Amino acid sequence: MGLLSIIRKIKRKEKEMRILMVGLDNSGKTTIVLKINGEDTSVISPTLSFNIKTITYQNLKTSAKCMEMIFNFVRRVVDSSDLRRLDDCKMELDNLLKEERLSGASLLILANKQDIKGALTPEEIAKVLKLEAMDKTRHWQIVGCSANTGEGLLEGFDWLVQDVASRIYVLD
Ligand SMILES: Nc1nc2c(ncn2[C@@H]2O[C@H](COP(=O)(O)OP(=O)(O)OP(=O)(O)O)[C@@H](O)[C@H]2O)c(=O)[nH]1
Ligand SMILES: [Mg+2]
Repeated sequence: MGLLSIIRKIKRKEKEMRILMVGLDNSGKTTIVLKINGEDTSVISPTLSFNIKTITYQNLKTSAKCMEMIFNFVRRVVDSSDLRRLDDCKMELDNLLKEERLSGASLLILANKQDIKGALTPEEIAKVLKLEAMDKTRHWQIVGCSANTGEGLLEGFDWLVQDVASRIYVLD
C-alpha cells in the first residue's frame, strides 16, 4: 500500500465517529436517532434487540449504535419525565464510566422529553447525577431536548461532534 493510500485511509477513519447510545427503555433513543437523521418519527415501536445506524452529520460519518438490548440497564439518555428512575440512572452511569474502553469517551447526556409538562430541567438532572463531581478529565455535557419537536438535538450532537473532532488530528 502506498503512502498516499495509507494517508487517505487514516483520513477516512478519522471522519468516522462511533457513538454508543444507551438509555432507559422508552426514553426516546430510537426517536432521537430517526429525528437527527430526518426520518419519520410518527410510528415508533420498542427496539427488540439492538440497532446500528450510520448517519452523515456535518461531513462526519457518525455510526450511532443503539444497543438497547445489551445495554438496557445502562442509562445515558435520560427520560426527564421519569423521576423515579433517576437514582438507578445515576448508579448505572457511574458503573458505565468505570469501563476502561470508555475512559476517554466524550459523554453527552440528553435530557429528553423536555416537552412534557413537569419534566426535570437539565440543571436538576445534572444535580441528581452529580455530574459536577465527575472525574475532571471527563469531557461531558448535558443538553435538554425533545425528540418529538427536535429541540436541543442539534445543540447536543454539535457539541459531541466538535468535542471529539477537537481531540483528533485531521489531515487536510
Ligand atoms: N413527549 C415526548 N415523547 C417522546 C419523546 N421522545 C420519544 N418519545 C416517545 O417515547 C416513546 C418511546 O420512544 P422510543 O424512541 O421507542 O424509545 P427507546 O429509548 O428507543 O425505547 P426502547 O427501544 O424500548 O429501549 C415513543 O412513544 C416516542 O414517541 C419526546 O421528546 N417527547
Ligand atoms: Mg428503541
